This record gives sequence, C-alpha cells and structure tokens, in this order.
Amino acid sequence: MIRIAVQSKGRLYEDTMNLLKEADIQVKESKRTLLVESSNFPLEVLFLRDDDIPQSVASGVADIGIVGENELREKHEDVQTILRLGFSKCRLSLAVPKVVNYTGLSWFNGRKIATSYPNILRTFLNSNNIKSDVHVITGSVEISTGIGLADAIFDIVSSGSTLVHNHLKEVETVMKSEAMLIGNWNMDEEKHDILNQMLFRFEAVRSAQDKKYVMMNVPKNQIATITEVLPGVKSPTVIPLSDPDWCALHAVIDEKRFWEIIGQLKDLGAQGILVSPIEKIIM
Ligand SMILES: Nc1ncnc2c1ncn2[C@@H]1O[C@H](COP(=O)(O)OP(=O)(O)OP(=O)(O)O)[C@@H](O)[C@H]1O
Ligand SMILES: O=P(O)(O)OC[C@H]1O[C@H](OP(=O)(O)OP(=O)(O)O)[C@H](O)[C@@H]1O
Ligand SMILES: [Mg+2]
Repeated sequence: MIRIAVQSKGRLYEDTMNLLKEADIQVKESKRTLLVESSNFPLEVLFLRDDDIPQSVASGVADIGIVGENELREKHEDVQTILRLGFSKCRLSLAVPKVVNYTGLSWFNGRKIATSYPNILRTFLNSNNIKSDVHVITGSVEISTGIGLADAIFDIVSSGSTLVHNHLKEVETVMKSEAMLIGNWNMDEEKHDILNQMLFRFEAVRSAQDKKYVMMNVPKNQIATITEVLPGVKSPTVIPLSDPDWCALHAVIDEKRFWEIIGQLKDLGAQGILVSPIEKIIM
C-alpha cells in the first residue's frame, strides 16, 4: 500500500481527483473522512491543506503527494520531484495598483508588499538587491492595496482577472508553476513498484490527452498520399471496403495539428471523416 497526500479542497483537489479517475483508481470521496482507501488499487489518499503536503511527504507521513510547484518552492522541504503533471498552471507575480507609474524593480525599494509566499518573495528581492517590507497574509492578498494594507502584492496569477477586479497590474513574473507529483526519498521496493504502476497509468492517460482517433473513407489510389499527411502511432490501419476502389483508413493524430490535417485529407479526397477522443494510449 502507498499513501498519497492530496489537497482536501480547492484547485488541486479537482484536478487530482480527475487524474486518479482517468487512471481508473477509484477513491470514494467523503467530506469528513481524511484518509480513504482505494477500492481497486493499493493506494490510500490522505486529504490535507496544500500547505501541509510538502512536509507530510518529506517526513514520510505520506509516501507521495500532489502539490503546486509554488508551494513546494515556498516550503523548502527535502522531497523528490517525480513528475510534472501539467495542470493547475499559474505564475507567481508582483502586481501594483493600476495607477502607479511603474519604472522597474527599484520601485519596490522601501515599499510594503503583501503575500502568502514570503520565502520565494524574499529570495527574489535579495537576489535583485531590493529592500522591501514583506507583509505575510494567508488569503485575499489582492485586496491588500485597496484597503491600505500594502503598496503592492505578490500572489498567484492565472487569467489575471482577479488583478483586474482589484485595480492591479502585473509588473514582474517571478516563477511559473504547475502541479507536481512529489515523493519521499525512502520508499521501499514494494512502494516503488506501486508508484511505477501509477506512473504507467498516468503516462497512458497523458499520451491520450493531446491525440484524436480519426477514421475515414479514402479512394484506394490516394492511400499513399493520404498516409503522408497522417503521422500515426506507427502507420495508419487500412481496411478494405465492399467497393473495390475505396478503403477505410484509421489513424491517431495530434490534436494541435487537427484542423490542418483534416483540411489536407479533404483536399486529397477523404470522405466521411469520423473523429473520436482517445481514453488511453499504451505505447
Ligand atoms: N487561478 C489559478 N489557476 C491555476 N492554478 C492555480 C490558481 N490558483 C491556485 N492555483 C494552484 O493551485 C494551488 C492550490 O490553490 P488553492 O487556491 O486551492 O489553494 P489554497 O487557497 O492555498 O488552499 P488550501 O486551503 O488547501 O491551503 C496553488 O498553490 C497553485 O499551485
Ligand atoms: O488570475 P486569476 O485567473 O484571477 O487567478 C488568480 C486567483 O486564483 C487563486 O485564487 P482562487 O480563485 O483559487 O481562490 P482562493 O483565494 O480561495 O484560493 C489565486 O489565489 C488568485 O487569487
Ligand atoms: Mg494553501
């Protein structure tokens, strides 16, 4: 059995539970149970505040955990980073009131900055020789300037709409962050085996996410040219049809190139193009 620390509620909670679900690891969610055993995988989920996840993994209370890079950097705990998960993407930025005539980092000298990430902020300020007054608060950071608590803020930004709502503008990006799978350094062999099984499943889910499965009917004399625009997993599958001049062609394509490829296929005579999402790909 391996124990994973997961945020009990919030941004990471949703995405983490989705990842487990897509990997077919069932975890019954219950608001009051803080430790839940999966019914079909040797995994136990420990629900915590995200701030406590790095320490719980470093100390071995949990074997692995899912946490934002921002929280990991802030907490300085000795854990191994196993996998970047690609969700909960955001950045940590300095923002000042919209009306400020911002001239550069030296503007922050002697100013008061509100944040929930004092360690990351102090390291950044020190390395740029800026002396500011760092004021620590645990939430609603963006309101600090409006209520006269600080001159500027240092907080999480994603779309930027919270800043806009609070009449702030982003002036410096200090770090980018995404969810990370972290682990304790001293897992035994059995735990490593379970972790590897999980990683295998995560990889299959991830490989499938940016791919589409396409099926179409193509004239037989166009198979070679159509195959050239279809970079499949290996090569496209060609299936004969009752009409001897036509065949069906199946392939996996990159979502990013989807519209470009579909256009080319149509131009080359493909018809009845069907496109499906893929749940998992095992390479
Ligand atoms: N707007 C956002 N877009 C994308 N990712 C975000 C956003 N806000 C936060 N995150 C990421 O999700 C993590 C958790 O954010 P959330 O706001 O749920 O945490 P919290 O308020 O600290 O919750 P907790 O009560 O667990 O301490 C952050 O540390 C960050 O990595
Ligand atoms: O740039 P944006 O897209 O507006 O996102 C940034 C906001 O998102 C997070 O808060 P969240 O909405 O998770 O609420 P919280 O304060 O309860 O954590 C973060 O603390 C910012 O306030
Ligand atoms: Mg938190």
